[in-house]
Amino acid sequence: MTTAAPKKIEYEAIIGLETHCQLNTETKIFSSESTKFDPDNPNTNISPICLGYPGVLPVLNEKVLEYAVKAGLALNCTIAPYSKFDRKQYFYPDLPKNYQISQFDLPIAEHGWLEIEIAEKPNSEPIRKRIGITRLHMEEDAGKLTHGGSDRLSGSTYSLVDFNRAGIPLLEIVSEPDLRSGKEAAEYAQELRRIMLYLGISDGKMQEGSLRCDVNISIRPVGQTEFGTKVEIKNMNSFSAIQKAIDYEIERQIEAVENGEPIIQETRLWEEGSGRTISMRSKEGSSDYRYFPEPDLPPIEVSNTQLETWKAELPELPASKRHRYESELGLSAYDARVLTDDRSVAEYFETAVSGGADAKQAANWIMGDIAAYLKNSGLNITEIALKPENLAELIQLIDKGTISGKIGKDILPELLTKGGSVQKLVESKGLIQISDTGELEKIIDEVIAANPNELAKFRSGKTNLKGFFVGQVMKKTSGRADPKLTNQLLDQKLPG
Ligand SMILES: Nc1ncnc2c1ncn2[C@@H]1O[C@H](COP(=O)(O)OP(=O)(O)OP(=O)(O)O)[C@@H](O)[C@H]1O
Ligand SMILES: [Mg+2]
Ligand SMILES: [Mg+2]
Repeated sequence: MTTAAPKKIEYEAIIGLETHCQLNTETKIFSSESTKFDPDNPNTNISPICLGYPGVLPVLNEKVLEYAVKAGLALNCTIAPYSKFDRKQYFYPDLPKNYQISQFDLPIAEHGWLEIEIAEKPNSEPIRKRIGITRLHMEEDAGKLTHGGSDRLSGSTYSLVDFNRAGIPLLEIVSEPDLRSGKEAAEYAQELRRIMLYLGISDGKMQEGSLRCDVNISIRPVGQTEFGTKVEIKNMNSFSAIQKAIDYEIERQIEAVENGEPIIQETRLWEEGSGRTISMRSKEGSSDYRYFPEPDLPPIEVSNTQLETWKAELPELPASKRHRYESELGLSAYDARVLTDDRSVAEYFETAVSGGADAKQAANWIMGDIAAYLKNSGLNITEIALKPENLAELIQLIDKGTISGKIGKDILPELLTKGGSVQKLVESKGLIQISDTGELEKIIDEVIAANPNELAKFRSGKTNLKGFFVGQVMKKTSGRADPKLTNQLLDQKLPG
């Protein structure tokens, strides 16, 4: 009898994200203080409402509802015509009311999806995948605690609390457990951020905490239908951290299971320095929150008029642009992805194309020289002097052969900083390409006559000296000679 070695079990990861997205309204969700990010002046944008004084009444900021509905629509959700706020109780010093006003069983939006695009390498054909959105709801943010203070005389320790953030409007967006890797999760978070930025409802600044993700991860043997026990990693604030933390956590869980150790349902923290997750606390069940309907706020009703108005105000979203750039403009998936990453870049590109620019060439200029200039100057594409209409003009002048591609590149720096008509610039600088056969022939004859030694060598077999002659013609014309015609004429004249 032979004993086969135990077959190695293959595991797959199941991942779902809860994302908190800070809305960029002027004022807080239930009161009129400013939402300005001002960590240097703690407790300046506060009022009895966000401090939870007894007897004060919250009033919903209409903008928050508008933004929540727009986000819900952009995420292909069903918008609830009737929803409500609930109190989520927990005791923590950053929440003076001892409850957070949130939404529980009737969120404003449910059952949506967003599309992620995963490419193995930049130029490989991407895999597209729909990630389900379970729900989207509105809630207030809590204050911010700073721990670790200690009094020198008494030796006692203390924490400081800043309530400027208390009452800032948040959207909490919960995904279905449809993600399977750190890379997919990071792409999901990026697409979510992109959508919020396209909608103009959040600044999306992860370093400032405007977008924070809680990541839920479990593993199971491939083929098993039930989910394993999930572990939550809280408050991830960069895409690379999301990816690294998940990849680490998947390995950690597989190793634990292989060693016969149980996976504990808990909250863990990502330690950037050590590249590990560490246990923070065991997870409280949702019943601990003792949710009940918020008695101080009326139910939320979204009328058909509101819904239609807000729907009509939605911009074209990144996924739709990506598909359209590929199917209608013939761009690669990679180009489409890069151009649509930032809405203002996509709009610049589209204006150039409607101004008559070839789509692929406009893409090349924007993703090449213009992107490099934006990176070096720190400018946004809307701030540069070269308007998209003039980029279209530049591309067309090169297409028609009025100027060479080389001259186009040479004048770009001036166009980027000074702008204006490209036609006028090339005329005033005398940069129009020489494509008249007679005129070019004369110049070539002069160049040949001035270099008898090279000509002799060429004729005795060193034909690669043709490049030398092309160079001389370009030098003599300051790059204005039509390269194709120059080559043709040299091919006729050099052999004698
Ligand atoms: N077994 C699982 N493995 C991985 N992710 C899961 C699993 N079960 C649920 N999730 C994901 O976890 C996220 C949160 O799930 P859910 O709201 O059910 O619980 P919760 O984290 O306890 O809630 P809360 O954080 O509001 O207290 C969702 O994104 C969901 O897709
Ligand atoms: Mg959670
Ligand atoms: Mg929440």
